[in-house]
Amino acid sequence: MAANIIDGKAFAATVREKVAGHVTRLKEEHDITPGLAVVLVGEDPASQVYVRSKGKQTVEVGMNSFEHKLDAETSEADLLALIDKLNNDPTVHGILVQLPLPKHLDEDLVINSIAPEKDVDGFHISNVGLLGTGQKSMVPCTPLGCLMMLRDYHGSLSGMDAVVIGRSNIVGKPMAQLLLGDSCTVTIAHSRTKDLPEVVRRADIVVAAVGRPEMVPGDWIKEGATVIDVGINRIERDGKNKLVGDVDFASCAERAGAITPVPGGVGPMTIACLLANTVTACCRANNLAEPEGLTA
Ligand SMILES: Nc1nc(=O)c2c([nH]1)NC[C@@H]1CN(c3ccc(C(=O)N[C@@H](CCC(=O)O)C(=O)O)cc3)C=[N+]21
Repeated sequence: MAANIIDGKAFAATVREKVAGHVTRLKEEHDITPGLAVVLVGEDPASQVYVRSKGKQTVEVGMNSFEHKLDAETSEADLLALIDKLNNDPTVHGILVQLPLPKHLDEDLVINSIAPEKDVDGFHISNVGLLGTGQKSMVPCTPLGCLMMLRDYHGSLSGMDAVVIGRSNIVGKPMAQLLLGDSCTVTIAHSRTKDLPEVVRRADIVVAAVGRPEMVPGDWIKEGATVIDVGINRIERDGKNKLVGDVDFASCAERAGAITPVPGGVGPMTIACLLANTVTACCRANNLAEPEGLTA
């Protein structure tokens, strides 16, 4: 079987179009422009690329983009003071602090100092707890993007066997919560899982989020399963820089029913969902109806 390719890049463009429609409506009917603040500490080149692309797309959908670049030695107190300012700025509806932070900064403390209703990454403990109990929350962008693609492809996910490989707070755990919320039977596998190949072979849905280049080979994939590849790994092959996922695309595509590519799969959806979350946060902040189809 040759798998259907789930085109995340094209899907992300449709999400951005919806976001742009809501932004226009908010401006015309309520004189409100949603605003997203992105905070980058230090000069990690990969992070700079993402921040630039987030800022560009934010402006393209008609929202305000506020970029705060702090140098790598910024003190925790200065960073917390900036977050406090953004928390209290009514023109800022979403705040994203780019991770990872330099080692001298306490990531948990910093994230938990963001006002939960502005936490468009969905990493604040309040949002984690709300998601885990099925209450309205801000949902982490990467898992939300994966869920949107899965729902679009399958319609209902009810009763499907889903295996999430990876137990990170930013992808694996919230992804499992969302799949459980859609009535999948969910397994979270990780580096200590016994007989990972057999566990993965049971899955109708495989979400790979481990950060190890091409670690899932095609013979782990059940015939016809849907494979969502969250990995974005830069490797060198044949003297060239290449972007590959956590699954071996060629062999997995031979067995899967559908698969997301890297690049052009989950990555663009992550940024589109960040914009979607910002519009959602803006509507909630102003007691307006939530945008449909942009939330979990
Ligand atoms: N607080 C926080 N929230 C994040 O969401 C966050 C973060 N920190 N730190 C860094 C990671 C990384 N990340 C990406 C988003 C999109 C692409 C993306 O669109 N990738 C393109 C390829 C881009 C390329 O060529 O490098 C694709 O997959 O097609 C990649 C990576 C969000 N992150």
